[in-house]
Amino acid sequence: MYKILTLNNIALAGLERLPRDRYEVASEFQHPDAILVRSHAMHGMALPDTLKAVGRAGAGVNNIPVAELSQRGIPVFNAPGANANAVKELVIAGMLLGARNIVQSWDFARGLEGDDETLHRQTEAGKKNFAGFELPGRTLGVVGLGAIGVKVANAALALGMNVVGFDPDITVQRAWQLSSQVQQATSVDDLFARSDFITLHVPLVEGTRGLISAQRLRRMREEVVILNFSRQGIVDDEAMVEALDSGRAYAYICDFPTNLLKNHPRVVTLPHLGASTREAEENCAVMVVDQVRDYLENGNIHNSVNFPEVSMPRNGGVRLGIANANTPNMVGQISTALAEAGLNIIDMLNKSRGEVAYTLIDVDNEVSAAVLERIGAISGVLAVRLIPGTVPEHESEAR
Ligand SMILES: NC(=O)c1ccc[n+]([C@@H]2O[C@H](COP(=O)([O-])OP(=O)(O)OC[C@H]3O[C@@H](n4cnc5c(N)ncnc54)[C@H](O)[C@@H]3O)[C@@H](O)[C@H]2O)c1
Ligand SMILES: O=C(O)CC[C@@H](O)C(=O)O
Repeated sequence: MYKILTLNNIALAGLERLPRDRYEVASEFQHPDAILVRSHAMHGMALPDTLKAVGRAGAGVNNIPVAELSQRGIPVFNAPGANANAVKELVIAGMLLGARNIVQSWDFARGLEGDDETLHRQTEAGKKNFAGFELPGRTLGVVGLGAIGVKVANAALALGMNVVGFDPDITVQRAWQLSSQVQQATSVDDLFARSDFITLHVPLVEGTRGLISAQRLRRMREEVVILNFSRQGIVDDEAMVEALDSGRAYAYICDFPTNLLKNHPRVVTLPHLGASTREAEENCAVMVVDQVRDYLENGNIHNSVNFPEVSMPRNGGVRLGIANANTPNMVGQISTALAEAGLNIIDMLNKSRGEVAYTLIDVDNEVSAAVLERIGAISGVLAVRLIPGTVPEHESEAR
């Protein structure tokens, strides 16, 4: 049986794809084969020796110790695009919340007291404080044109906005999806200078931490509205509050409440709701469960954030999955070990990504524990796994 540890609630639609005769799923396990996680902070967590894969039912992986897992030869999977529509819808809502002062005016309306005639008088006297502005003709700057950024950009065009985007590493797939009406900024600063609304759709990494800083806020357009549905840390919250207090920025809409932000009159904070729709939760769970299952059962890798794409059909034979450092002569040493054990290679695929390489090998006969051990002992081999054609009764791996 494969043991799957869940660190967050994972939608049933995904978990149901793990056959009960082959998988045990629980929120507590000593020796899991795989972990399914959403936003649970895994940094600092002791990683069990039995762990073979981590599946993130979502996009961002900043809560996962990806570098440490790579060093141990463990792929991390995510669900690219599976929650993008949910986030896009909330970003569009966020632009309207900001432009029309919806939260502030709703608070005002809820605070009204007296009979209905009094409320009517107060309403008509008070509404001038919440007058806003419309979206058509304004410019939205989209930083990060990945799964979410592209959807937001295209939707904003449909609302009559001008859209300018920046992503130095946009993929061909996303470029095809992006409307040709989206203008290209030459840099983040160029985008900031041209935008009335700025929305962030980049991962939190060292290069994006503090992307919106005091210095940059000073150079933005008057009354800019900033939306952060990416991650806390990409915007310098103190600088943001200063810009709002000075009247330079108009509103800040974000998905990450802090004590500094949550009661500020020009800030709307939502409780990390971007991906919280039934559809997005199910899409993410289904995608990531299928990927983790294909890895456990066949050694195939699809949508990993730290390993290459590797997929080989099962043609019979006995399969080995080997993660190793991306250095010369690894495949040579592995195939020598197999040949010296009298094993013939039926099929093989080797791919690399950055410092990590991964090899799938089908051989014509049973692989002994001694051979696994020998391959595991090759300098640079990170993990070796015998991938049974059927479900394993016992552990059969060497590291
Ligand atoms: N609020 C939520 O619930 C929620 C939900 C989903 C995703 N997110 C966050 O949104 C982020 C983006 O999600 P996605 O699905 O669009 O991811 P994605 O990987 O499809 O897109 C990210 C894009 O950002 C680009 N990028 C990276 N660094 C950049 C930089 N410095 N400048 C410009 N572009 C840069 C990449 O090239 C990529 O195209 C995630 O990493 C996650 O942190 C939040
Ligand atoms: O799982 C969630 O609810 C949030 C997910 C979101 O932050 C993501 O990065 O996909």
